[in-house]
Amino acid sequence: MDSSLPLGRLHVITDTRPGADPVRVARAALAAGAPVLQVRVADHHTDREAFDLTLTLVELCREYGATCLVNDRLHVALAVGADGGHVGAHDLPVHAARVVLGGTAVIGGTCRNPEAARALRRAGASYLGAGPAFATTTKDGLPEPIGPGAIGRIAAAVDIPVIGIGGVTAATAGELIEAGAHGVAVVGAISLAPDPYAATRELLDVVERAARQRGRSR
Ligand SMILES: Cc1ncc(COP(=O)(O)OP(=O)(O)O)c(N)n1
Ligand SMILES: Cc1ncsc1CCOP(=O)(O)O
Ligand SMILES: [Mg+2]
Repeated sequence: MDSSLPLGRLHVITDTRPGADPVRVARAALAAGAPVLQVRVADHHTDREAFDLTLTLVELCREYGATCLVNDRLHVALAVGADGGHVGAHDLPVHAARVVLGGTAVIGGTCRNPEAARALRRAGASYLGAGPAFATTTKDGLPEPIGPGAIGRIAAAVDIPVIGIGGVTAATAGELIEAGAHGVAVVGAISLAPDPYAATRELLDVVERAARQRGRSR
């Protein structure tokens, strides 16, 4: 993928929970048209396990023309030739991620307010993951949800795409786009869906419709 192309609006993140089947879900989501896959692996997995899974998924992304990002483990991103990575408060800082992955990589940073968003932008982030937007059971230890209003204020503070994350479903994704988010990132809305292909189609439809609607109302 050429990192100068616009970033996709639906980021599907692999589920780290026991019993999840990230390859099956990713294949369904990519076949349904998901433009971005973020490979997120639980911390207890070895680098070799993370590498093997990420290699499989980056190849799937290539097959479907999707962007492949790797959460946290930037050396794995480099090793498999992924398009970029995502880092948060406990990972390498964005400026260091840029040193590791290079000038053309897609690099996302996590933020919860406009000040942090501006700092990440200055540090070289290509996009921001902002949240948790809504309550989620997928990740423990998160602060209170910030809601669509705060996501909108973050989006207004920077000139890079803001991706809303946390508790996003087909019922809530549109609100985040209307508030100013470029797109959304989801785990459970696709991984836990009885039909991940259909769930992806529905989310894509909601997100694209909300983006068109926002474009018209500007
Ligand atoms: C798009 C997107 N936004 C936020 C996150 C969270 O990253 P981080 O805060 O580093 O938490 P972990 O995912 O590493 O547990 C994300 N992964 N993607
Ligand atoms: C990794 C992460 N960071 C903030 S919320 C979250 C998990 C989002 O999962 P879900 O889409 O199932 O709420
Ligand atoms: Mg992280």
